[in-house]
Amino acid sequence: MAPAQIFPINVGHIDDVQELNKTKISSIPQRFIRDRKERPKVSRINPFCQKTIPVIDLSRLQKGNRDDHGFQSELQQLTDSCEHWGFFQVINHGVDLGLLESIEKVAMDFFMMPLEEKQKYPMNPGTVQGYGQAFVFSEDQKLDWCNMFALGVEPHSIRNPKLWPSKPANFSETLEEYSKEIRKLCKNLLKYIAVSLNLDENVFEEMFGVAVQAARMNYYPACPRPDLVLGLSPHSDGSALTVLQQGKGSSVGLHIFKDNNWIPVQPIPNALVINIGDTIEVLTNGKYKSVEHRAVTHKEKDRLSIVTFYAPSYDVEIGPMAEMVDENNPPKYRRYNHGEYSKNYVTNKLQGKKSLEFAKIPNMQNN
Ligand SMILES: O=C(O)CCC(=O)C(=O)O
Ligand SMILES: [Fe+2]
Repeated sequence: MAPAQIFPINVGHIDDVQELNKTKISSIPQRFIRDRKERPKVSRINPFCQKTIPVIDLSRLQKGNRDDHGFQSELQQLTDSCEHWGFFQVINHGVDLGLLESIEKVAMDFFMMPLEEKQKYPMNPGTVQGYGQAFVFSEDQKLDWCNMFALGVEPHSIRNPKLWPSKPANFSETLEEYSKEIRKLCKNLLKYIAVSLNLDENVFEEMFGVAVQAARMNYYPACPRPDLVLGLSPHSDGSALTVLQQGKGSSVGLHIFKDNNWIPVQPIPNALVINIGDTIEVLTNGKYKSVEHRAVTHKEKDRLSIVTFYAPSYDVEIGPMAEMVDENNPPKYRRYNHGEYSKNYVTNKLQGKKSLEFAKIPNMQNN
């Protein structure tokens, strides 16, 4: 996410979803009701559907010799996940489980504070940091059934210190420690992703400079009509990689769009969900694609997700890597500065994979 920006825009009144729920509304306010084609046909998703995103055991990539069968088969699984799914769950990821619990606790404690307390950290219209609804730019835009709290984490210069809350206790320390661990995980994953592409393992680390990292906590209260609303509008992430932690005992909320279907992601306890962002799609010239995803709500259960976006430094120039381009694979994306990409991303509403149009070379086959 790029630094906060304020434009003179009118987003109208945005209801706080938790507060709406407290009033035991009998009908969903119009602004949350999606057009028919956008509604999540919850009942049409077969819960016994066998398709589910792949699982990667990171310890199998880290242990032993790279020629070992264990390493090679896990690497193949990683390659398939990136090429065909754009999403996977990672287990044995090395992030301390106590820390996963702590971040979940402080995030939940934050959302459970009184509204006046949370409003001390407002997300101003057109900006993406603070508490509120991001990506709302007009009065007639549909709203998500979600409250968000988003913060720039790394490098320190992208932090807005006014938005780092003094309450709940330990929030800032925990986010700081968590972000360091997630940073290590992203570096590690990018190393193996590079290996899976037959590239030097340090290629991304060296290219990204001081990587930008932002955290977004999404709280989806239960919704009396999950069939009419979306928790989060369909989008791809602008990052290189995204790491998503789902609250313990979370109901299914995340859906990914694959083969023209919305596929639910079944939470695995203590696993982290990883997805390829637009930046890796561009760098790999479309070999590893970012995948459209959304969140849906549940009639009785609330849900929390803690999301970390990991991206190159804003001053880095991005474009398809030379190794990913040849006469049979001409560049599908132009070169641009990542800061410009990020600015474009955060100043537009979430709309499927539209964000990538910024980078696409017109008339190239992108699929
Ligand atoms: O809450 C989720 O499962 C999805 C969150 C997400 O996609 C995002 O914050 O970018
Ligand atoms: Fe996302």
